[in-house]
Amino acid sequence: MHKKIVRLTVSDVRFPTSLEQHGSDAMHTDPDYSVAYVVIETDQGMHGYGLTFTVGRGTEIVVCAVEALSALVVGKSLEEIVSDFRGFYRLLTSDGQMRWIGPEKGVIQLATAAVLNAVWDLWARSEGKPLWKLLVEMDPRKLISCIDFRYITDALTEQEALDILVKAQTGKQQRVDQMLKEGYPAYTTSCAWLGYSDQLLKQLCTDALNDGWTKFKVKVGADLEDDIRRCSLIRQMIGPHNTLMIDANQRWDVGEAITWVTRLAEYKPLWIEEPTSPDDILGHAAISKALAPLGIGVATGEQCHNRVMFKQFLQASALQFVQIDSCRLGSVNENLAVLLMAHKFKVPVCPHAGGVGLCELVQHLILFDYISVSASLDNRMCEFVDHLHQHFRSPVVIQNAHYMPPKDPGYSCEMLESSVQTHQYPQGQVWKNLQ
Ligand SMILES: C[C@H](O)[C@@H](O)[C@@H](O)[C@H](O)C(=O)O
Ligand SMILES: [Mg+2]
Repeated sequence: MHKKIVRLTVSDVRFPTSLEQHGSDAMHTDPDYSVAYVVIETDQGMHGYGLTFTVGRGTEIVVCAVEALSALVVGKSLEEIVSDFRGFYRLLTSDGQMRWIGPEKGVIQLATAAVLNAVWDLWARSEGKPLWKLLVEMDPRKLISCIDFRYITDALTEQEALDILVKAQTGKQQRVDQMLKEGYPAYTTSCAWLGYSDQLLKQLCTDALNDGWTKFKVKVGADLEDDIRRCSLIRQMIGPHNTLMIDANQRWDVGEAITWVTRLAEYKPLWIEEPTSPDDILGHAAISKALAPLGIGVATGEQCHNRVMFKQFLQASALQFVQIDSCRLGSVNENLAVLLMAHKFKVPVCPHAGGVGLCELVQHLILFDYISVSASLDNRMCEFVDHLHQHFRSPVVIQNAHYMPPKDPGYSCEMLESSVQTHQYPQGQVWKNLQ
């Protein structure tokens, strides 16, 4: 029976995280973790839930963009969409008029992600599977048919992508069993947001070590003396064998990035994340080259706006860790393309999840990457932040610093109705109380 999508609603939902400096970094000093939250409904009363992440002001613009896209979704049946998902992706991203306000970047791509995340959620629910399982059990040809290869065939052809997926069928069940038992390795960013005091940082780091965390990311980039003090503190606390990463959130120019990170090299960071403008591919390549002798890689991706950018980063050896984002790229469809390209270029994928709902979403993609694409855990880990999970119907499950595979059908981003109500901006009770 066909499931026709008859309604799409979108809400501006914001959490006042800036009050306690959760999520703060060198460029986003007062983030209010927010989402444009999408619910689609079928004529049979089934729902699909999707979101895209923002940091407060401007969420209303993403909401507008989702509304502009909704006419392309409402009236279609799920079966119609997934029988030609590539075509549907293109319909959204290459609409003859709306593509002018992208194409495939910025607000319109964030909106595309929110809408398509809801469609993938609906698809997984209608199959009664968590999204990662839907992907893992899908025929490789069908998976390929969801990807738009336009602009990337010079780096990865459809045939190459198919070969990667077919090859990874070997040992797949073993990897599924391993993930169900052990989970996927994670690192935490929640101990060291830039606005946290040293005292809080110490407390959170102690707690995290007690909970079994071994990999820690620290925000840097605003003040070198502060960075030296904070990195030295964390390195002392976690010891020489645990892993440290640093994240500058695009604060520096290229030369400045190299000198600054060189000063922090003694704390042995595995990577410097977003050292400079997210669009500066050659700049990232120069930084990668300069830092390689120090054993420090470059990581980026949370603001890498589409597969074409990732293609060039990979072609230019401009990054050593690919940080896919479930809401920045055009949903699962575009993330599949990037996972496959990263595999071809032999660059590990370590997803970005610092936001609300991102952990819930991206865990599905990284499980798929391990089980069906990379078959490797070398130099790989998924970000975790310990904020706002209580607002989700199927929140992430972390055990011993690993993401345990979600069991509920869907893409895990359905929010509690009461949370949506109270956090709607500006009319929700939480915001009224803050006025
Ligand atoms: C504003 C946000 O919290 C960012 O700081 C966050 O996404 C961060 O870059 C991360 O890597 O988690
Ligand atoms: Mg980051």
